[in-house]
Amino acid sequence: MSEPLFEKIALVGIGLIGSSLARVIGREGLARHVSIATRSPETLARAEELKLGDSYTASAAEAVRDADLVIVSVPVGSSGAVAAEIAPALKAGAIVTDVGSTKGSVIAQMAPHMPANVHFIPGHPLAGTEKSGPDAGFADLFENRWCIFTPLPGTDPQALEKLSEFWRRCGSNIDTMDPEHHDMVLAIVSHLPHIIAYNIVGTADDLEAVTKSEVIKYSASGFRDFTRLAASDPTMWRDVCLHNKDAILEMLARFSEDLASLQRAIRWGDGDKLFDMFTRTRAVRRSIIDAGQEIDAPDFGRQAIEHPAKT
Ligand SMILES: NC(=O)C1=CN([C@@H]2O[C@H](COP(=O)(O)OP(=O)(O)OC[C@H]3O[C@@H](n4cnc5c(N)ncnc54)[C@H](O)[C@@H]3O)[C@@H](O)[C@H]2O)C=CC1
Ligand SMILES: O=C(O)C(=O)Cc1ccc(O)cc1
Repeated sequence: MSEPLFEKIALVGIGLIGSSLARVIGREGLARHVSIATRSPETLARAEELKLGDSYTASAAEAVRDADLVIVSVPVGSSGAVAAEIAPALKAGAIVTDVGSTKGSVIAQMAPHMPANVHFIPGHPLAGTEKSGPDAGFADLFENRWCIFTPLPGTDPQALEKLSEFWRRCGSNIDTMDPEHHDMVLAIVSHLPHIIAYNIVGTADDLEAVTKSEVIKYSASGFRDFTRLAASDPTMWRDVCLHNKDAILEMLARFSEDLASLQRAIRWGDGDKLFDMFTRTRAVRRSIIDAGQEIDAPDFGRQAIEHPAKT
C-alpha cells in the first residue's frame, strides 16, 4: 500500500456514494484519518457499526475541522446548507469537493460560502446504482468509471491534480468540462432516462388498477429495466429535477417532439420511418460496445460524454 494522499479526509453524507468512498479510501489507504458526518443519527450509527471511518459526528463543521480533503455527498438540494455549515470550520488550504449529479446549481449554492483560502473543486463521479444509504456502497463502485470535474476559473492546478490523483486511486478516469456543458450532457444521458423510467412505471402502476396483477406477472425484461431506474432514491431525484431544471426541460422538449414523430409514424403506418429510426438507434448501442465499454453494469452515457456533439 502506498503513502496516504491526505492526513485527514472528511466525508459529509455517508449514503451510497459517501460510503463507497469510505470503503475505497480504507482499502487503498488514501488517508490516515477519515471523519464521517451525516445528519440522521440512525445513518451515523450504521456507518459506525460498519466501521466506515475513524470518527463519527452529527456535526459537519466538527468533521471538517483539520481535514485536508472534504467530500460533500448529500442530495444536491442540501449542498448550500452543508457549505454554510462547514465554511467557518474549514482548514486553510483544504480541498473541498462534492459528488452531486448537477453542477451549475451546486456551484451556485456552495461557492458563495467558500472562504478564499480553500480550494473548491466541484466533481461528479459517473458511477452509481438505484440503491441508497450506507449499506449500499461498495469499494469497486468507481472502478473504470469517469469522474468529471467542473473547476471554477482560477482553480489552483496543484489542488486539481491532487484531487485527480485521489480519484485515480479510487479507480476512476478523469475529465473536466464547464458546468453548463456537464448539466446539458447529463440531462440527456442520465436525468432523462430516470424521468422516463419514473413515468413509464407510474403509468403502468396506474393501469394496474385495471389489469390487476398483470403488470407484475408478465413484466418482461424491458419493463424490468425501467423498474430498476424507477426504484432510485426519491429525494436525490427530486433534487436533480429541481436543480437541473433548464437543461432537463430543454431535453424533454426535444424528446417529446421526437416521440410525437414516432407516434405519427405508427398512426400512419410509416414502416420505413420506424425501420430507419430503429436501425439508427441499434448502431448507437453497437458503437458503445465497439468502444469497449461495459454495457450490462449500471452505467450511462460515457459515449455521449466523449462525443457530446453527436445527436
Ligand atoms: N446514487 C447515485 O447513483 C449517484 C449519486 N450521485 C450524487 O451523490 C450525492 C449523494 O447521493 P447518494 O449517496 O446516492 O445518496 P444517499 O441517499 O445514499 O445518501 C445521502 C446522504 O446524505 C445525508 N444527508 C442528507 N442531507 C444532509 C445534510 N443536510 N447534512 C448532512 N448529511 C446529509 C443522508 O443522511 C445520507 O447519508 C447526490 O448529490 C447525488 O446526486 C452521484 C453519482 C451517482
Ligand atoms: O443506476 C444507474 O443506472 C445510474 O445511472 C446511477 C447514477 C445516477 C446518478 C448519477 O449522477 C450517476 C450515476
